[in-house]
Amino acid sequence: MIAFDGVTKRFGAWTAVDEVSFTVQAGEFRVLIGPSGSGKSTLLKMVNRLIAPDVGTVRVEGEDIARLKPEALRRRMGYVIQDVGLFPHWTVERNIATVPDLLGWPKARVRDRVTELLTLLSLDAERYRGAYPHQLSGGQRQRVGVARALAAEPRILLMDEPFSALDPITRGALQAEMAAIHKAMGTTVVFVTHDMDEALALASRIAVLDRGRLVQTGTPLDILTRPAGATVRDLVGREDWGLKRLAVETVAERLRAGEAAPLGESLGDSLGEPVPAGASLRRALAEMVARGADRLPVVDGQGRPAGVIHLADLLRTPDRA
Ligand SMILES: Nc1ncnc2c1ncn2[C@@H]1O[C@H](COP(=O)(O)OP(=O)(O)OP(=O)(O)O)[C@@H](O)[C@H]1O
Repeated sequence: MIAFDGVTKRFGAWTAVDEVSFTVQAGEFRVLIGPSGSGKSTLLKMVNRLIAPDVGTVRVEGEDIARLKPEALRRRMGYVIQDVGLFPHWTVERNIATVPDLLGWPKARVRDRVTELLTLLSLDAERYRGAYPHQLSGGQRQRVGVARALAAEPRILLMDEPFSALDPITRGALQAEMAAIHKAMGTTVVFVTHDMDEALALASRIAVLDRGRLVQTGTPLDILTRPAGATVRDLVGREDWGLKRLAVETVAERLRAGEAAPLGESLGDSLGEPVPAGASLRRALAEMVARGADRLPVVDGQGRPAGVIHLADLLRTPDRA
């Protein structure tokens, strides 16, 4: 758990963070979003003491971090930034092993952990463990940055616009990997972005900052349907609000569970490939448009038939403030 309590930071006459209070619960994927210069990075850097607040306290797992040694605190949390900051003359393996080595892990354990993390992040361990950062693509370097941050199994992961410099496809892949890692490990994540689609895709809760102030905190659905003011409305955008709305709900929530998909004559059923119940409604809509179909069969996490989703189920008037 990370608790910000009345936190303020000034740079000269400019108040970068202004009396911010909120709590990130253990296991949450918390996204900090806001316009450029709104104080997101400053707030994040207060968690690992790269910046100290002028006023207020930050508590990590109940402890006031001002009383902890910065090095010890930082070893307890992973930190990923946009431009990764890998050591250029160290191999991928040595980069990932930075914190485990500092903590004195035995060599075999470090080696196993490197293999595990490279595999988790879709990099061939044998091919890449001995490579140097300049031999990797931008997306691969970012994957190594995430692996390094996760190496010592931190309970907290701080990420500052980690995927902003990547092309949309690599970025989407890394977002999906991050979501899976978060689900599997239950790590508390604090993730800075200025991209609302990224925030909606990843966050369990979002905190919106504007000129140093916390203007709203809530689930992605809260932010979309009950924006606290003009800044939040602008960040959400008006044009594709409907698509964003579909992106934050899953097929499972609107599924006609009792309905059986009609069987086709030969292979499978006549409605085509099923979509997983965990897919977003936005993905279901995209599938319907691509297939020219007004309904899709749905399967559960084990691949068993779960029902059918109809186009009409997507059109049920959503709430909007
Ligand atoms: N070391 C510093 N010295 C002076 N001003 C600073 C310093 N760091 C940040 N600021 C100012 O504080 C404000 C908040 O900066 P911060 O980097 O936290 O914003 P941000 O929301 O992360 O922005 P961006 O999305 O552009 O990265 C900005 O106006 C910035 O210019």
